[in-house]
Amino acid sequence: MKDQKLAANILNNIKSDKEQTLVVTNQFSKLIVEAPAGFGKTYSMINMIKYWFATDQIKNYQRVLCLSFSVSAANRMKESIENSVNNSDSSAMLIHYVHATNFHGLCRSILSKYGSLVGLNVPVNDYKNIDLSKTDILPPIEKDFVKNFDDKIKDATISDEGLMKGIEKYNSIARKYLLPNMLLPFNNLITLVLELLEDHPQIKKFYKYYYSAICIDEFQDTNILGLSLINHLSTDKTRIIAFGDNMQQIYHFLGAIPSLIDKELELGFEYIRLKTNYRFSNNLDMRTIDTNLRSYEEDFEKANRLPIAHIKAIHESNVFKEATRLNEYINRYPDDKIAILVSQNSRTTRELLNSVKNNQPKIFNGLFKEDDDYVILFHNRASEFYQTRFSERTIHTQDIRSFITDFSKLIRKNEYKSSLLKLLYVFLQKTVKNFSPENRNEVILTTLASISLKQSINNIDSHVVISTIHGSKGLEWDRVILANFEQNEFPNYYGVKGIGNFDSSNKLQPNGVNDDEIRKLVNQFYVAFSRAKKEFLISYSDQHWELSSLVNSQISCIATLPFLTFQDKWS
Ligand SMILES: Nc1ncnc2c1ncn2[C@@H]1O[C@H](COP(=O)(O)OP(=O)(O)OP(=O)(O)O)[C@@H](O)[C@H]1O
Repeated sequence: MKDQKLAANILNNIKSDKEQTLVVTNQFSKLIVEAPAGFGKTYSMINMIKYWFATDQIKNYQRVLCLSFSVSAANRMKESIENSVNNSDSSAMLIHYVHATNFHGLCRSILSKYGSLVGLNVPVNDYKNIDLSKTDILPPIEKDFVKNFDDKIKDATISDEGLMKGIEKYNSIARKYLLPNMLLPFNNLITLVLELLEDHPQIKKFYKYYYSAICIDEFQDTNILGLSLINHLSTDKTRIIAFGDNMQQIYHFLGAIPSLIDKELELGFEYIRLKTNYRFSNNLDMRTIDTNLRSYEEDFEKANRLPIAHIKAIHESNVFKEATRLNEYINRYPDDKIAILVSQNSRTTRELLNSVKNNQPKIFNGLFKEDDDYVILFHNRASEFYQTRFSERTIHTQDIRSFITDFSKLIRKNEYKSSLLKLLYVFLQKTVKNFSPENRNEVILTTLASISLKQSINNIDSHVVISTIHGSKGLEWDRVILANFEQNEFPNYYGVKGIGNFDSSNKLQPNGVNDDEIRKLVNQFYVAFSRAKKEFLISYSDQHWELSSLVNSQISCIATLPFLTFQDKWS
């Protein structure tokens, strides 16, 4: 399978980047690659895997597992792999030999083969996810146990030993009360697989040798369950190559392990840091904002010594005028892809965006979260309806339009209905185009069961996309506007409380106790800012809603950082 021409081409394309070359040609068994946004982490990962194939480093009975925490990062890996493949050389092997998915997707595929060994009596995709905190399906003692266990995963405060001990009881509760009711919470997907691997050494051994390498993207977002899964699937010889950036860690509330990269380095991982910024290669202002934010996050004391970076702002007296200005901006760039990002779906967000939407009929509203009740219901109903139509035959391009039209009549109205239908439409089109008839049903049913339609957001052909900052992770647009840049919106009420005392000018004052909260806010700002390829700007107004009252507001405390200026002066 050796393909010297492909190997030479890969090296030639990156020859001016010493660090990317080191990553692609590395021979380490355990490696962390760290770099800021846009330095080519995903790009290097794909080149590295291609290079492995070109130089015969993967045996033909083995596979490479590419993992990430979020669905959007997994999807980005998949698309990058698909786009980088050339049918005329051995890179075509990639599609068959690389399994790119998120942690939950991997567990679904393992449980689809071995689920019966841990208590699943029907196919894994037939079970529905559930938020246990919203139901009384568990008796009080079991409910407390499960909540406590979930909280420890969220806080990343459970030891390896505690985890494996707790899993036994956690799974037995699921088997007694949830599985018989066709319910399977997301954490149980992973805990059942961990139990399966512990109790069936042969299966564990198979996976450990099947995956000769595990590459992890967005490694900083990994939680304790994900890390335990990686450890269960690997041996000393398995190559583990993790790509990440501490500064883009924004999933604390789902258990991202604090300072994970540093912790793994202490365990003996090798380390390469990428040094060239490709996203902002021709944009000095953006590069300065990037380096300033990183220097500040590293050491708050540096704040006053950093060069000043300018950020454009839209500042109006109320949200309706702010919306008018946003529309003027959007209309000025008809050929660019633009994202409006917000930190939360608050009343202010809704008022602002409704006003923007009135003038932008083709806007895509991607503000929903995967755990919204309506979003879960939409996925479940789509799966049921799909199975009534296509259990006996395969879906083809000409079926998609009528499927969407008929399904649309079945599902009740909601602010996200049209966005979800658009996502379903582009997802079905993409799947029919990319997958052979015999694989389509599995791809479609797995995506619907894992509430993952959002992964197709990049395929939506909309001029403007609205998303939360969390939903924007790993994506790129030409222009990004961080809207609702007011105190109590960004940061929100809880963020403001966590950061603690502010003086009358809202100045950020790190005091040791609030350092982590400040870092969380700066990380969110960094993620929003670094999604922009050409320009990043913020917008805010002098009023916002607190509950149902319209109150005066101030600009976000981020604006008090001495190395950033926010100016509403336009040429
Ligand atoms: N050596 C290179 N030559 C040309 N273009 C590159 C190179 N490395 C990266 N790029 C381009 O730079 C952009 C950013 O790369 P990539 O998405 O891999 O960065 P990243 O570090 O993963 O970013 P993020 O942290 O935001 O996910 C992409 O459009 C990619 O194609």
